[in-house]
Amino acid sequence: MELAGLACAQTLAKVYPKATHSRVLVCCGPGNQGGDGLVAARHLAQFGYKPTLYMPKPGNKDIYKRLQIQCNNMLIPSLPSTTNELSQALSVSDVILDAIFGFSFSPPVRAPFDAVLPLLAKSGKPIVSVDIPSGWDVEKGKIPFSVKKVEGEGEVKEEETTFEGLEPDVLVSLTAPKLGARDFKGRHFLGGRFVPKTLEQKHDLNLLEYPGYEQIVELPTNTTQKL
Ligand SMILES: NC(=O)C1=CN([C@@H]2O[C@H](COP(=O)(O)OP(=O)(O)OC[C@H]3O[C@@H](n4cnc5c(N)ncnc54)[C@H](O)[C@@H]3O)[C@@H](O)[C@H]2O)[C@H](O)CC1
Repeated sequence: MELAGLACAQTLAKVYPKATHSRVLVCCGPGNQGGDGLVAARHLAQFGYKPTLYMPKPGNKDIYKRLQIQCNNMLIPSLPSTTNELSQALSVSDVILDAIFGFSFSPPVRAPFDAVLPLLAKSGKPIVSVDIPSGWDVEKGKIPFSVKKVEGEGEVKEEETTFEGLEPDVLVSLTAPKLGARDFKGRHFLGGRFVPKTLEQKHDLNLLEYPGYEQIVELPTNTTQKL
């Protein structure tokens, strides 16, 4: 989680310099990816950014609580969970770090995130997503999963399925790009430099080489990187 969060912070800093994008809204989900977001917020603050945390449903694991305490001790502000507060915060943010759902997302989006994702999506602010964009299936990518039934006089008039995931500008895949990321068309980075060569070779991961001491590496556009 520490190296993953650092990779997220370095990716955001590389694409969005603090001179123009210092105000980062770090949106954290309840799982380990939310933990990545808390770690990233801490590193961004160390880099001189002004992160604000938004955790509409904080995780209940001990590690999550300890990461929250670290952010509190660094005086990183945390928003109340209401969507009014989120809308207000979005209006004064420069960039969003999406650390809401990772590979354990299973559709459809449940409350409170069903109100959160659309607000992020229509905010007009650049989004950096962690591991897999929130609302995407880790293997199938952007699949419609929300079925809205329009009913009149007690009968179903029509059904519509909508895709309610995010469309980020930047994605930082952890360890290796996920199958669901093959549809992603923005700037794609690999982070989480913690896979030993032996494991990489054993699982034929075919990962990009990290330059020097970097914790992230950008995938060539339209990469056919073996997922
Ligand atoms: N790849 C790596 O080496 C590392 C990945 N990390 C990050 O951890 C996540 C996977 O963590 P996990 O806790 O298994 O899953 P999520 O973070 O995706 O948590 C999901 C969270 O959300 C809830 N949930 C699931 N579906 C829904 C839904 N439809 N509506 C509402 N809520 C939902 C679920 O109950 C969970 O609580 C991985 O992607 C990486 O980002 C490690 O941190 C570092 C190494």
